[in-house]
This record gives sequence, structure tokens and C-alpha cells, in this order.
Amino acid sequence: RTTDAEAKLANVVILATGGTIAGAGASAANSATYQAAKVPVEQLVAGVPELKDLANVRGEQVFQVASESFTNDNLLQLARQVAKLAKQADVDGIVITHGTDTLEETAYFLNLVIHSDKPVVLVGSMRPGTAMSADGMLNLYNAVAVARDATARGKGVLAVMNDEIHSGRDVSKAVNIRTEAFKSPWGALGMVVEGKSYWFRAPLKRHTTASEFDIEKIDSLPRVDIAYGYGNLDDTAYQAFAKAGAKAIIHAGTGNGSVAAPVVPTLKALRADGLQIIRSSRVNQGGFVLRNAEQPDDANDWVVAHDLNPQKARILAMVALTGNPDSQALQRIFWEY
Ligand SMILES: NC(=O)C[C@H](N)C(=O)O
Repeated sequence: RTTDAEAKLANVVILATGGTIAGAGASAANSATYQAAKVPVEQLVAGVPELKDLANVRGEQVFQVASESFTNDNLLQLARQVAKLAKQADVDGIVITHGTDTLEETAYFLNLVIHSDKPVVLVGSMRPGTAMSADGMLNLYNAVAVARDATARGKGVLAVMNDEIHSGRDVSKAVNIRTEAFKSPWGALGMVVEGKSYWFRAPLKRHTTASEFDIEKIDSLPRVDIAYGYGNLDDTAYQAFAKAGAKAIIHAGTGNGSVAAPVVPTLKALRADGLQIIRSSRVNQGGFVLRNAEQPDDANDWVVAHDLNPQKARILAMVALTGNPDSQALQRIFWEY
């Protein structure tokens, strides 16, 4: 039987996937040396008894992995579970505990394929729960606070870390070791303090209910790889990715997504073979790649990733390619999402 107090609270489901927020170290001094993905979701929830003042919380263990080992199958399985829960009348919000290394990829993927305006909030930690000044407890508390909050609806998939609320599209891990690890090139959307959300902006790019992509129509994701630009570059990685069956290659280019001269003929030839070539930038904050700047994209029939970093460009390319777009349609998608 539900008590009156429970009936007034929102219902939040915590989907646990692993990461450092579920990590454990040998001693309290081990803030950086530990094993990720060890602690089960029941223990994570029990570790923050204050959650029950925010919402009726229940946990589900989806996987137990360190996020550097996340696969496309993990993305699909997680998205299907989120879509299923979001349809349930007795679920008001969803929190996903996740490793921080690829949190930005999963957040963007869900932002593109989940057709719900209910809050979906990713959260992780930089220190394992066994460490001094562990950040996971407060991050989890804040994530549940945002997920249960009706003002978080319709803002796309979110990431809550270090008291900040970020758009799942924009956010990326920009710093390691330190708890202030996540940044968005266009700024955070807001803050969450003592269980209350404070909003300052909202995303304008297409997401969730306004997206043309839907997890219920995606069976599998095509192979898309990222090749990194640097001095003395040759085409070895590009050729190898093409041989492995890549349908698109993200060029994590220097500066404006520039391409080293010895690689240009290879990328033209791979495009002629049907691969999509997408120019992104390796600069670590604020990449901004424009068509026909640095390279004649119209003539080469290439696409630019605009402000998306290479790992986010890979996510969007995989999702977009499920619809078999030509290069113009793919470029339109890169402008809109
Ligand atoms: N802080 C973390 O969560 C890092 C860890 N390697 C992970 O992504 O699972």
C-alpha cells in the first residue's frame, strides 16, 4: 500500500550501467586507482537514504561496465529500456548512472532517439564511493532531484555532474581526475542545489520528441570510426577503417577540421566508394567546422560536423545512417541536431 507521503512524490527509476559511481578502491586514499563497475544499484541507492525524500526511487541494474567498454549493443539495449519506462504512467523520470568516459556519447544518443519529454538524466562520478570526498552521492542525489522535477521536462536528455545541469547534446568530459570534469561549449543549462533546479537556458537543437529518429525503428547501428589528425599523418587508419566496413569516417581534424595533404586523395577515393566523410575538429573545447573552409566540401562531397566533437559526430552519423541519407541530407542532419 502506498502511504500519503509516497503518493505525493514523483516516481524515479535509476538504471545502473556501471562506471566509477559504482567503483570501489582499496583504501579511502585511492581517489584515482580503483575498479569501476563493482557496486550494485541496490547498494548505490541505499547509500543515499535522502533519495526517499525526493522521490519514490527504484533501481534496475542494466549492465555493470566501465564506460570505456560501452558498445553499440549497450546503447541500443539501454535506449530500449529507457523508451519502455518512459511510456509507463507510473514513471515520472529516469536517472542513468554511467561511467564518465563515454557518458557524453550515451547522453547524445538518447537525446536523438528517445521520444518522450520526461526527464532522462545521466550521472556519474569522478571518485569511487570508497574514496574521501567521493562525489557520487551528491551527484546521484542531484540527478534524482532533476529527474523528479517537472521543470526538467522537454529539455532533452540531461547530464548532472558537480551541481550543474548540462544538455546531453553539448556536454563532454573535458577534464579528468578533478570533479569539475564536464563542460558544455555553450554553457550549462542550470544548477541543482539542495534538491532544487535553477534553469538559465534551454537547448534549441532538435531532440527527443522533435527528433526524426526513434529507437523503436532502429535495429542496429552501422560501423562509424574516428581517425585522428596530427603531424606527419598518412592514410593508414582511414584505409583500415574502410577495410573493416566503416560506412562513415569522422576525421578528427586539426584546427578547423583541416586534412593533411597526403590524406586528401584517400578521403576523396573513399567517398567515391560510398563512405561518408565527416570533418570534425580535435580541438578540445569549442570546435566549429564550417563547409568549404579549409577543404572544398561541395566539390569533395564531404560533410562537416559543425560544433560536434568527433565522438558526438560518430553518434549522430550512426543514427543518421540508419535512414540511408545522401550527403546533403546527412549535412542537413548535422546542422539540425
Ligand atoms: N569516472 C569514470 O566513471 C571513469 C570510468 N573509466 C568510466 O567511464 O567508467
